[in-house]
Amino acid sequence: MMTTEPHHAAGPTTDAAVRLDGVRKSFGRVEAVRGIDLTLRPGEVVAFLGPNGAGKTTTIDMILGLSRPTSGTVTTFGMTPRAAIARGLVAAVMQTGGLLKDLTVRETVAYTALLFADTKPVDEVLDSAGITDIADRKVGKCSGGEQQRLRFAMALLSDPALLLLDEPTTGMDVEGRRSFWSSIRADASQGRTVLFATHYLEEADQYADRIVLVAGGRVVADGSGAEIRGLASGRTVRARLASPDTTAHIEAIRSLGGVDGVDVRGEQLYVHTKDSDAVARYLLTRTDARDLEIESKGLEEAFLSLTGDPHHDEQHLSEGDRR
Ligand SMILES: Nc1ncnc2c1ncn2[C@@H]1O[C@H](COP(=O)(O)OP(=O)(O)OP(=O)(O)O)[C@@H](O)[C@H]1O
Repeated sequence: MMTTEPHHAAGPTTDAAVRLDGVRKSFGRVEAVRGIDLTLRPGEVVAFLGPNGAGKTTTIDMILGLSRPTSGTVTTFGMTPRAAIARGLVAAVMQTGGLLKDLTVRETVAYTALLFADTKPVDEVLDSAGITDIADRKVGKCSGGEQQRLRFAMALLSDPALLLLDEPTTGMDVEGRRSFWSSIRADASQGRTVLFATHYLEEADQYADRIVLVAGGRVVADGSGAEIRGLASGRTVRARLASPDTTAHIEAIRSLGGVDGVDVRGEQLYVHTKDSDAVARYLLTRTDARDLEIESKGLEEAFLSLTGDPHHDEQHLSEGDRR
């Protein structure tokens, strides 16, 4: 006799838009997902941020019911992913596929609308996706970013309660991204839950309420952008130090509690520390240090230290990340 599924019980689990319990997924010997527990509340916009191969797409596929976990359970709105999809509660914008080149943008959306019993008006979703002005263009003539917006328009047809996006803004320019996200945020304020996979730190920080950082098939951090940044503990204290006895001071600074490292470049001194107050106090009271600055580590450092990803290179960072 099987036990009753807990999600039918009253209580907070009933409210989850998405719930993953101990989810694992292996492909042969490859363990793509190694035990993810995650609950998304309705109306949350959550970034699934991680390096290549972290398990983001594999997890999204399971939430969409396209594949099943090797072990663990996935539910959406308390039901199986397939049941939720069948009710039109869930839609997705994936990176590839699904578009016919010879149809126009409007025809593509109109034909997709025929698949659903009840849809939003075609013109309304074209407008929400910002593609009204290219509605009569052939899909084959649309840029990558425009095709992404078209996929977005198609996903909006069923007015889904949960929207899954796999790197949704790939190929979009800065303005395209901005209008895309303002549309997403407006819908989230009406209660739609959004989970998007991304490599873009800045995008996650700017547009998500919550960042779930994944690496090696596991969640390595979960919180707001500010909370994730805070996890890369420590600050850098920078100052100009030209005193004759620099070496003695550096030794003294090294021995202060919380100091992780000291770099000297010409007259510039960089102290990496968990206790910037102690370093600042020492420098200002015991040395003739000038131009003192204290910097917190950024999201990028947090990303690198938490994911331990030596291959996270520039090509995955948007312009704004290279501050
Ligand atoms: N069908 C499959 N067969 C074998 N291995 C797979 C399969 N799908 C995914 N993998 C492997 O599982 C791991 C996780 O892949 P996944 O696509 O989920 O990562 P991701 O975080 O989405 O990466 P990216 O950012 O590059 O899209 C990778 O090592 C990948 O090679």
